[in-house]
Amino acid sequence: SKTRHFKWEVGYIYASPDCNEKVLIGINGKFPGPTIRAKAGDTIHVELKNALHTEGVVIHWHGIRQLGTPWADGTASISQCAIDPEETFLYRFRVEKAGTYFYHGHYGMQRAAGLYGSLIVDAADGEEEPFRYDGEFNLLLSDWYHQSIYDQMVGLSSKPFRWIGEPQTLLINGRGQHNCSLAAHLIEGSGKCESMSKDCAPVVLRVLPNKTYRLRIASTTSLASLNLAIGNHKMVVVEADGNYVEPFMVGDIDIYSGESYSVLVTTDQNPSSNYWLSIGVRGRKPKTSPALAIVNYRPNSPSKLPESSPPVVPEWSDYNHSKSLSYRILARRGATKPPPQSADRRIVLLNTQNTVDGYTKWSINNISLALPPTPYLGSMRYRLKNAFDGGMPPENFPSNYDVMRPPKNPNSTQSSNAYVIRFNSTVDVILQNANALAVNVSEIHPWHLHGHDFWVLGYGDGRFDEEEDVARFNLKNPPLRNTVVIFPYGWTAIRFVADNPGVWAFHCHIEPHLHMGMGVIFAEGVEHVGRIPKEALTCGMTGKMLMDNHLP
Ligand SMILES: O=C1O[C@H]([C@@H](O)CO)C(O)=C1O
Repeated sequence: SKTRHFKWEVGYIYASPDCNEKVLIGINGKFPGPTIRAKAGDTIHVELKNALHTEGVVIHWHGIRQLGTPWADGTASISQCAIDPEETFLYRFRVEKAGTYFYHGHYGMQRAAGLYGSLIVDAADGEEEPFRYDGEFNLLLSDWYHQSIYDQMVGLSSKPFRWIGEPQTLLINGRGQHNCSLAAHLIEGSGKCESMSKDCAPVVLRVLPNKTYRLRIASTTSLASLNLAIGNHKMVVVEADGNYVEPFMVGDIDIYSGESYSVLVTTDQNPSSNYWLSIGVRGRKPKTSPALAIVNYRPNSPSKLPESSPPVVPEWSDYNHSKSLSYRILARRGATKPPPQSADRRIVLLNTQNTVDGYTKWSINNISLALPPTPYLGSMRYRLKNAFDGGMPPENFPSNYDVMRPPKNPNSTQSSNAYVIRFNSTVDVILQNANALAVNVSEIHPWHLHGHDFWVLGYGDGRFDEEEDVARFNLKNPPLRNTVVIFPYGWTAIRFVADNPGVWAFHCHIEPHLHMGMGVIFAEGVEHVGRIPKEALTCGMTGKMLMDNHLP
């Protein structure tokens, strides 16, 4: 295995991801950031210079477990201090498992400003993937807002609340078309898309007939849940979040923010035609047009218009369609199974929309997460007093809470308290969805766990039943993932083993929801954490201790 070195500068740049010029956060002058490609077992070194003029930055390596390097997880206030402007921070970590990953900003809402890119890990030398393909394409999916993230953040923390609304454009590899029809562009030359530069030109997948291609798909959307389909072609799902799944065939696939998949596509259709690949919005009433890419059968011209129209996106509210996909995702034969005995601890997390002093928030068991000025990893490792709110957050919610109705008392509180988990214990977490503030509204939330993969033991509708539902957990072939969705008014059960010393965020991957407090903190085995680089601790109480030479 190798060490792979990267030197990055994060800075504001002009770009036109959807044919409208904006200022966004790029890396080395590019949006999206450079793709990292490595082999399982490699060590990645990213020397990250913050060239933003007046704000800090961190980068999270989504899906990488950071075994033994919790200070490299890239979460501001959790694993490290935000890197100051003009400062450089060295991210050093191992990628142990082949798969499709990505990285992104994890400070404020910087991810939504375009701070993201792909991280692809190939099988180690001498190892083989359990499926074959002739070529591959990487599709990093995102959504795009014309309003700046500062405008968005101010709105979300204003009274009255100003919601960010639906995105203007969906992007594939950082490109989309706003207010200009791609089909018209292809037929009439530049006609309807006068400003279409190469920044926003559609992605073209150039394929040969009768081959099998691996599409790596990851979603780093701020808000949108997506559905991807290719006209006339089926897809075989083989990987989810860096874990192999038992292969199954689909006509379209839902992908939530924070998830990644690999699908195999065989180019077995009429080779004289090109085909549309389309992504559209699911789970929220869409106001955003689908984004299109072209599957170009060579030697056709890539500008030859596909004969059949783009695939139709399933109705946004057809949750049964989404559920049937989620329920089919199961571990590949031979995958690591969860510990079969019942968990050492079960934490039930009720997700509600709330108000704190009239500000709209999201809460977990009536606590809305407010991050502290000193990163937990440092304050816990060095046992600093009063660095964050004391006491354990609740393990459950009142038995008389009606998850089908808006909260009777919407008031909640903000806190920075954390769940401390016994090292090496097995934990079940039940994510319980509920009605939001408005009647008859319950939304999709994709939850992402840092520092771990977890087994998805089951899903259900309505309120989780501690007896019946536990008895039905899938302990035989549950898939390992790092992100899982909770459906409206439903619950999702996961299990993980707390064997990775560190402090880990577990949160809704919808950027505005996390910003509104929708997350919790898990700390495990912090006493086993090795020396934390001082550069990660330069703020808050650990910063003061560094100045006084009081840190080891
Ligand atoms: O957090 C959210 O706020 C809005 C809405 O509930 C209030 O405007 C919305 O759709 C969210 O997902």
